[in-house]
Amino acid sequence: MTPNNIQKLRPSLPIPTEIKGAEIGSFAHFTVCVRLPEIAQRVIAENDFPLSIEQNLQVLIAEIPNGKIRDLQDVDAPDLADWTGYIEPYKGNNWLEVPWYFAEAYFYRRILEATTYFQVGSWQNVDPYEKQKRLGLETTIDAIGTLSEFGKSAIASATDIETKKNAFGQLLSADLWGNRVDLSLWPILEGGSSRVESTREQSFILVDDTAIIAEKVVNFQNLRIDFIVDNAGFELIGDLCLADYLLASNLAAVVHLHLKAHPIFVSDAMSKDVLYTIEFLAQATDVNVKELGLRLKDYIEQGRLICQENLFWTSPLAFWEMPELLYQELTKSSLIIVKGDANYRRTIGDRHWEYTTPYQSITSYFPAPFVALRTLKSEVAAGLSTEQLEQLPQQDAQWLTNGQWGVIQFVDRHH
Ligand SMILES: O=P(O)(O)OC[C@H]1O[C@](O)(CO)[C@@H](O)[C@@H]1O
Repeated sequence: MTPNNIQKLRPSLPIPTEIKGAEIGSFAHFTVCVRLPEIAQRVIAENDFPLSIEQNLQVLIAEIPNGKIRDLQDVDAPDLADWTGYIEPYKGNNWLEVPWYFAEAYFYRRILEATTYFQVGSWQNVDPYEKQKRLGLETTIDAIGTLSEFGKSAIASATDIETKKNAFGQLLSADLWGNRVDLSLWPILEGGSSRVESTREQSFILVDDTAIIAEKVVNFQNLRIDFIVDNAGFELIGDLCLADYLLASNLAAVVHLHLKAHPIFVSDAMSKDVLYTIEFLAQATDVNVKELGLRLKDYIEQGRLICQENLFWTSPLAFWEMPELLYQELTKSSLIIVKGDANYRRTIGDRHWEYTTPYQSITSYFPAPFVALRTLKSEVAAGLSTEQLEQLPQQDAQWLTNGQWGVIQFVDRHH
């Protein structure tokens, strides 16, 4: 398909209503009323802000959930005009009346307004979650060592097709479970790192398309692969190890990492977090970790590993509302790896789909073949069976939100 005749698509099925915090008893309601104010309190506790910024944050906290959604006030911000448009339909609503995803994206954007992130001064471009992000790396160093060692041996033994499939599958699985470590849910200081456990927990994967993807990927020769990245910290290490494997074995000629243009959802990765992480690895004493860091530095220098930021990734929009240019850019990819819960919610518009609706039918609008690697942390799902929906609540009452269950869902090109 050439750029001129690309048609931006939408889900082909009737689109259900959006999830809202107003749904009493839902995880969305709990998030807006309890989690968001707690996250803002933690931002105050972890930074040495002057009184004026602390007061801004206290005002924000006091607004949730009954205050009114208002325009942003940071006049120099590059996304101000975009946000004026996003806010328009919801101005004057309270935080529970608006779509949940909008409420969360708006909250994280209001944190940046409060901390003067876009204003000239000493707090300009200061990431309010920096401390958490760094701890996310430092406290998982043992797991990073294990994964780097595995990655190195996978590259060395990638000679025949079956070995390649197996190694790719294991790195994909490690990359999925890295998504358990999410600082917006489990702050590192409260034991987040203990969730880095075994990299292979097959029985907790509710939909597993690994074999189909592996079959496809091991036949790649120097193609382009993209990641729509989620969290910095250990999850990013999983992305980087997978990227390393794809590049070292020439399955991919180039890997594009799509990153957030500013801080959001506490731990979400920006380009500067990728560069910091690679430097952190390259400085490690563990030889496998160090070598991984040095290989990644080389890929960056050779233009084989490319960091790309786009303001769309921090917007409150569904993925089918992606800007045309970004959509066209992604059509160049042979495979897109979509990471995490928030990105998954956006692939299906964070709406009340029946959990048995085929994921492929909702996401057929996507610009390229993709695989969603997501641990479940919110009450949206697609592609599950009726048997699973009967059994899971008996097995684990919190299965939709506790991040212990995952999916590896592949969607091939439909158009
Ligand atoms: O890092 P991830 O996997 O996107 O998880 C973050 C998401 O999980 C939640 O914490 C619960 O859905 C949201 O607040 C956010 O959507």
